[in-house]
Amino acid sequence: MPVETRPLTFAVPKGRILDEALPLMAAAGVVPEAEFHDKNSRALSFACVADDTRIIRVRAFDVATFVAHGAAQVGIVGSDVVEEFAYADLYAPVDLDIGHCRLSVAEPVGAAEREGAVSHLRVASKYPSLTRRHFEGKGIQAEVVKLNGAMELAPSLGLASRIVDLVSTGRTLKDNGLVETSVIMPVSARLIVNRAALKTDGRVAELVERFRALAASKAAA
Ligand SMILES: Nc1ncnc2c1ncn2[C@@H]1O[C@H](COP(=O)(O)OP(=O)(O)OP(=O)(O)O)[C@@H](O)[C@H]1O
Ligand SMILES: O=P(O)(O)OC[C@H]1O[C@H](OP(=O)(O)OP(=O)(O)O)[C@H](O)[C@@H]1O
Repeated sequence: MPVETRPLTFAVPKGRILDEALPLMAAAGVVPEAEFHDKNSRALSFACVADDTRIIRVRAFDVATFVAHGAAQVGIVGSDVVEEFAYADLYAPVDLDIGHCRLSVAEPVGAAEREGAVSHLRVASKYPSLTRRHFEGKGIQAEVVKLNGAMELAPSLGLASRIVDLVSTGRTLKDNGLVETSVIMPVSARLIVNRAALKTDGRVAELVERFRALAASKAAA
C-alpha cells in the first residue's frame, strides 16, 4: 500500500504539554474527534476530524520511541526527551515555543559545602544519559538511580545526594528543601518526525511546513 493511503499517526504526550499543544495542532489542521476529550474513554488512538490522520496519546518518553521507530510519523515532545534519547532516526525540526522549563541539578541546602570536592556522586533522575553526560563534563562520575517521578524525595531518604529534574517555578524544589545549583539545559516542546517518513511521505513534510510557519508567526508577533 502506498504510504499516503495509510493513516498518518501523530503522537502526543498525555500530560501537561497537551493543553498548549492542542491549539497549535488545530491551527495546523490536526483536530481530534470529540472522543479525545471524553475523560471516561479508555481509547488511546483517536480519529481526526478532517483527514486521514489519527492521534495517539502516550507517555512523554514513549512519544519519542514511537516516532523514532516509525510507528508514529510525527509527534510533539519536550526537548528534554529528544536530548535524552538522541535517536538517530528522530528529527526535531521545529521549536514550538511551548512547555518551557529547564533541566537542572538540585541538592539539599548546603550539601556541596559540607561535602567539599567529590569525584563520584549518586544522582536520582529520570534522565540517566543527560545526567551522566553533565557530570562527566565536570570530571565527576555520576551513578544514576533511575526514578520516574518524585525525585525530590531521594536526598532526604538517602537514595541519592543530588537530583536532576525539570524545574519550572522552583516550587517543588523549595517545598522539599532543595536548591537548584546548575541548569543543564533550557527545555521547550518540539515537533518531531521520523526521518524516513519525512523523505517518503509528503504529508509529513507538509505538516513540518505548517508548524514551521506557525512558530515563525508566533515569534514575529
Ligand atoms: N514544570 C514542568 N515539569 C515537568 N515537565 C514539564 C514542565 N514544564 C514543561 N514540561 C514538559 O512536559 C513534559 C512532560 O509532558 P507531559 O506531562 O505531557 O508528559 P506525560 O506523558 O504526562 O509524562 P510522564 O511520562 O512523566 O507521565 C516534559 O518532558 C517537559 O518537556
Ligand atoms: O518547578 P515546578 O513548577 O515546581 O515544577 C517542577 C515539577 O514538575 C514536574 O513534575 P510533575 O508535576 O510533572 O510530576 P511528575 O513527578 O509526575 O513528573 C517535575 O518533575 C517537578 O517535580
